Amino acid sequence: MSHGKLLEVENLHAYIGSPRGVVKAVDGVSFDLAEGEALGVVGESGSGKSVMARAVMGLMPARSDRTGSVAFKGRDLLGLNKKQLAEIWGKQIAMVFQDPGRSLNPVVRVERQLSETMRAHLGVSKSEAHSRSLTLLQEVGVPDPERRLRAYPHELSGGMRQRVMIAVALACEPDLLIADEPTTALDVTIQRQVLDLLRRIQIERHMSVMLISHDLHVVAGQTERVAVMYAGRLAEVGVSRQVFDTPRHQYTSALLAATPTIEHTRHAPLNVISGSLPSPTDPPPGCRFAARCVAATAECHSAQPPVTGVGEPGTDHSVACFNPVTHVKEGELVGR
Ligand SMILES: Nc1ncnc2c1ncn2[C@@H]1O[C@H](COP(=O)(O)OP(=O)(O)OP(=O)(O)O)[C@@H](O)[C@H]1O
Repeated sequence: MSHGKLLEVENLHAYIGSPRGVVKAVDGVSFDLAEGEALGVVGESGSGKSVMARAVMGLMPARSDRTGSVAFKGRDLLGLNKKQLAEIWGKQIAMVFQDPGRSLNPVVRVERQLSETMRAHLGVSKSEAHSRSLTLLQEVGVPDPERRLRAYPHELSGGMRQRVMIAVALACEPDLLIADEPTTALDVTIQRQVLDLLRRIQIERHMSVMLISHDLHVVAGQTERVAVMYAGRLAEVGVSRQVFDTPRHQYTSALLAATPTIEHTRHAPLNVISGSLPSPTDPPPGCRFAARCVAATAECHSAQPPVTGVGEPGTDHSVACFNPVTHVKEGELVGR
């Protein structure tokens, strides 16, 4: 099993022109993703997760600018033209969105959506595409796949549509699957099933996954590592379990306290983080979370905290915070 880097993102910026000014949606983000690894990207609505994922793929809106570097298998995607990118999309990097309506064509039967992708990218015959489609639907847990292949998307339930969308994304055996809030539109039980399914397929296929969510509770159990985004920047990156159990950034800690567990989504009182995201067109000069942070000092308001390694050497846990949260463990203080 190889543990090479599949994706290396370095100092990525994605700025978008808008009537309110230039939106600094992604403002200096660096992380990497190993082969076969799942990385969760977590943060509040508006923190820049979707724009970051699209910037990685080269899907940028009009009047936007992208700088930095995005190396996929060592090749810088930022330098590629549309045609070269099109060869990578859907084949080596596939994306699953929140709303299947945006990816599945409502007037085309499931079979054609699956087989056209395969025939275009893999060059397989019609009958080969048919049998592969059946196997894929089985793999994503769609019962009675022969019948489902003949269905139109609207004839399927939300959970089934989402499974079909995952099957379409997997049809070309991508090395990287980017799943942007893939289960938000589904009810809690189905959400869990679809996420479990994604995790199983990721491990079985040794595929890399970037799983975007606003919910750290959900993501922590489904990924090896997690990156917490706040206002266009990375607040904290590390092994999911460690970030979840011992969050070091004040924002991560507040986010965990504010998000009820998936089982309690409907019932638990929400302990919200007071305040709101800073202006994306005119962000403050210091730490972007400072105005909402319980531990902010004068330094936090004037200087940007650098991303610094925390915890034991080799634990791959880093945080951009001048006053990280400390955790007492077995009588010991976890130092910086
Ligand atoms: N096409 C666009 N034009 C202008 N601004 C945009 C555009 N797309 C996104 N933005 C802005 O970029 C910032 C980041 O948005 P983004 O959608 O990446 O956040 P997010 O973390 O994915 O949120 P959500 O969880 O709601 O999808 C926001 O301020 C948003 O308003």
